[in-house]
Amino acid sequence: MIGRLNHVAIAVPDLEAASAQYANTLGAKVNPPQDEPDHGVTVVFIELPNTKIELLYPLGENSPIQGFLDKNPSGGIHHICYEVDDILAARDKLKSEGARVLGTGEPKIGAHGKPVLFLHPKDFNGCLIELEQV
Ligand SMILES: C[C@@H](C(=O)O)C(=O)SCCNC(=O)CCNC(=O)[C@H](O)C(C)(C)COP(=O)(O)OP(=O)(O)OC[C@H]1O[C@@H](n2cnc3c(N)ncnc32)[C@H](O)[C@@H]1OP(=O)(O)O
Ligand SMILES: [Co+2]
Repeated sequence: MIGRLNHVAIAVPDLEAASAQYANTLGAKVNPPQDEPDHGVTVVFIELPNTKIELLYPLGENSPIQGFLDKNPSGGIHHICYEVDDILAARDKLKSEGARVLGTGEPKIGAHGKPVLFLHPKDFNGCLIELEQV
């Protein structure tokens, strides 16, 4: 059901410093910051030859990443995003197998303009999973 790895997301305490580090120290192609108010985050995408890295920083008062950053003040890997062909079929299969779909259970439009859903980390070995329909 899952296909390619779309991105690995890293929550960071300083978006500008992390972006500069990826651009200058690691020599990666770093895009400008994008505010995603529907998701409570500002994101910076880093393009690698085989996947993307998504730097995440809280946006607004109820950011879903604030608790994670409070627990991990120097940052950390926050989620991985797998591509799926049919997000509603994937959601229904996962729910029928007991996985918890976060939020309302309805896909939101993600940073790439495509539908996304999140699965509870406690149901997947401590790893928060994002599904993106491509
Ligand atoms: C723009 C878009 C895109 O790419 O298109 C994005 O990625 S938006 C990316 C941001 N959006 C999201 O993350 C949306 C989905 N996320 C959420 O709904 C939330 O972040 C939750 C995953 C439910 C966690 O919420 P919150 O931190 O408030 O809950 P909590 O403190 O009660 O956490 C419950 C337990 O899960 C753990 N926990 C929390 N976040 C975790 C994470 N990212 N990875 C692994 N474990 C995690 C906590 O340590 C705790 O474990 P213990 O009980 O053992 O201490
Ligand atoms: Co993401």
